[in-house]
Amino acid sequence: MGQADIAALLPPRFRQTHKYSAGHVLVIAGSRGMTGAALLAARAALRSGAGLVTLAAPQELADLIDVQIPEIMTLPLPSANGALTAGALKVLRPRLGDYDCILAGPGLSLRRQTKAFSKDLFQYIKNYRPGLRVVLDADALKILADLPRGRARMRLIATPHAGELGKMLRWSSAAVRRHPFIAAGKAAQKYNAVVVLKNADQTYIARDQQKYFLNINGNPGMATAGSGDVLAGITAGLWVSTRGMTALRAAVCAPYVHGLAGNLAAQVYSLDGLIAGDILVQIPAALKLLKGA
Ligand SMILES: NC(=O)C1=CN([C@@H]2O[C@H](COP(=O)(O)OP(=O)(O)OC[C@H]3O[C@@H](n4cnc5c(N)ncnc54)[C@H](OP(=O)(O)O)[C@@H]3O)[C@@H](O)[C@H]2O)[C@@H](O)CC1
Ligand SMILES: Nc1ncnc2c1ncn2[C@@H]1O[C@H](COP(=O)(O)OP(=O)(O)O)[C@@H](O)[C@H]1O
Repeated sequence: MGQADIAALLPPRFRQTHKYSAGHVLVIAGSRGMTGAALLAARAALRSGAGLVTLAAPQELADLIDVQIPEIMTLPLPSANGALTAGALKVLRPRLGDYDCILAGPGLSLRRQTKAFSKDLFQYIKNYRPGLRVVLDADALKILADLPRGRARMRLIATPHAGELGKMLRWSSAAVRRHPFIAAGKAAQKYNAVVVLKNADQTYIARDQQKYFLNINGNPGMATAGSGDVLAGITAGLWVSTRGMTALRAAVCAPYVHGLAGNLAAQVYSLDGLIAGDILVQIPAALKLLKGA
């Protein structure tokens, strides 16, 4: 899809928007050594239009995160060794109704206790919050892949790279790279999700095995740590903040906005010097180009 097609899917911000109507994203991400991934995803959601963003982080790291970005609220959750533990769900459960979208996974870690927490969370959302929008990326996808088939179906956008999608399908990452459309479609069917497969310079979007979209916007400077975390944040931010935004629309628009922001960033920082935070700061300019305001 071209720029005009994407622009048509992104209506202007409604005049009477208030921060709650623009949507509240809860980012569940980060562990010791990978707080950067959480911050990139949270900031990207905010820069993409979300009205409020709360970052649920391991309690041992929450104070550190709290001082980084004044606009982002933090929700400290039970943790050990810098990663979330199973007790985190008890704290989170009564608050889940406050959020319009959960973005989970970047830098989350694959510790045993964090996996137990995540599996319980997915199951809880499936049973008690089926309408909640969920974006899963990185470690959260590997944890989802461990669940018995179909056990935790949610209103889901999944944003895997080929390695992660391989785990979701029990395929090798090489097989995913060889057959990206088929892999994205099969995963969409298996997890009842919209799948955004990041395959370097091409991103494949599938809701089922019939209908696919391809994004080629972007540049090789974006092959840099954390740029996928930024994409996950854009996906959540667009999904909650834009009126009439379906999961499929958000999943089609987000990689385009991400690529456009990456192209603007490359003009300033070059293909070699580009870092994920540069993509992040160009999100507003990319949205302005698309929406005209
Ligand atoms: N600043 C921070 O805090 C950051 C924290 N981060 C956090 O790090 C955690 C680990 O995430 P990760 O993606 O870095 O590693 P991992 O999940 O082991 O997968 C890598 C393996 O998958 C494969 N592979 C196949 N295709 C691929 C492709 N297109 N792109 C990439 N990989 C591809 C390939 O294996 P191969 O196919 O060669 O066998 C490769 O060896 C996660 O929590 C993440 O959020 C990062 O976001 C960075 C910034
Ligand atoms: N050569 C490239 N051209 C365009 N985009 C790229 C290229 N390489 C990587 N990207 C983009 O960068 C992001 C990388 O995501 P991911 O592998 O999850 O990184 P990370 O885990 O470090 O955040 C994806 O959105 C991908 O499309």
